[in-house]
Amino acid sequence: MANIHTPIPSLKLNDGTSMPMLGYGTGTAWYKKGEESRIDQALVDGVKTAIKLEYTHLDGAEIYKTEPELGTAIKEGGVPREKLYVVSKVQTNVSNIQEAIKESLRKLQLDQLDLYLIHSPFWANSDEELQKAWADMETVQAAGLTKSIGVSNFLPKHLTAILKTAKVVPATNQIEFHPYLQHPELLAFHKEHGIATTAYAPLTAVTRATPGPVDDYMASLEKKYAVTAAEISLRWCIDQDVVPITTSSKEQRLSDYLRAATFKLTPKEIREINELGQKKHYRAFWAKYFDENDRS
Ligand SMILES: NC(=O)c1ccc[n+]([C@@H]2O[C@H](COP(=O)([O-])OP(=O)(O)OC[C@H]3O[C@@H](n4cnc5c(N)ncnc54)[C@H](O)[C@@H]3O)[C@@H](O)[C@H]2O)c1
Ligand SMILES: OCCc1c[nH]c2ccccc12
Repeated sequence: MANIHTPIPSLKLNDGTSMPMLGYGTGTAWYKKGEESRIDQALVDGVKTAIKLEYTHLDGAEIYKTEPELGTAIKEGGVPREKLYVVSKVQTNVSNIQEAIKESLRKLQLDQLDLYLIHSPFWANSDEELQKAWADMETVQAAGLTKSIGVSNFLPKHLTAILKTAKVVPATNQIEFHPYLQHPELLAFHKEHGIATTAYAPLTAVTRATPGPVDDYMASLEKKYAVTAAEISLRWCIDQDVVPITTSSKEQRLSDYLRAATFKLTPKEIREINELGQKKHYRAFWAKYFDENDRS
């Protein structure tokens, strides 16, 4: 039976496609440390639970080694392929993107991705290397292997480099984003160029980075809206046109997160979270590529 809940909104991207504004991730809690061919049934079940709850935006990556599980869950999930929004990313085989995407599609048992991302810019030694990788992304998009193309973990300097030679502007940049890492300059750059922002690790301020300056205010909003701080964190993204990608192995949490679609924060509440959040800096991922005080 269908779930009765407020539908998750979508964000229109610069290529005319739409991205569901709440994603289910298979990185962090799920990525595989061992052999990729050893199927993690808990993850297959986790993705199937998410699909059952009407999550459609599913986030994978070559380096997570979770594409086989995603593929199986999509096949067994009972929802037609065209209703799902499937994302993968390239990193290890970035020097051969044509082969890398075919390999991802094979593991996912799909003909086409909705979105393919360059997972990070940190492997590149020059602007030319980034520009070549972006040209290869444009080639696989033109070949119909993915509907949209984008990047992840790019800073303004990396985006500036690829935009110099790009025929296609990245549809999105998937970045770490939460009250303790707001990178306003990067978001302004996205806005100026029509690049959507996707947020990974959106719950960081209320999970891995506690205690902190947003805690008391989050608690007051939990009471006001009768939701958890996780849902406030997700809604804080959505209300700023940012698409959060979260995850959980717990069905109750996945179900609770959907309440983020049922209320709206006021502009004043968003401003208050932003101001309190700026009092602390916290970066959970790729930290070795940044100075400790670098907030970009
Ligand atoms: N592009 C990248 O470089 C990159 C990096 C990191 C993550 N990602 C993607 O984003 C997805 C989500 O990332 P994330 O897992 O960091 O997101 P997140 O900040 O939403 O954290 C989700 C985690 O928080 C836990 N959680 C939820 N409520 C909690 C509570 N009340 N107390 C304690 N823990 C709680 C969940 O169980 C889950 O493990 C990943 O699975 C991956 O797909 C991408
Ligand atoms: O995208 C998730 C963060 C991440 C960075 N490097 C990794 C290697 C394996 C799994 C996840 C990651």
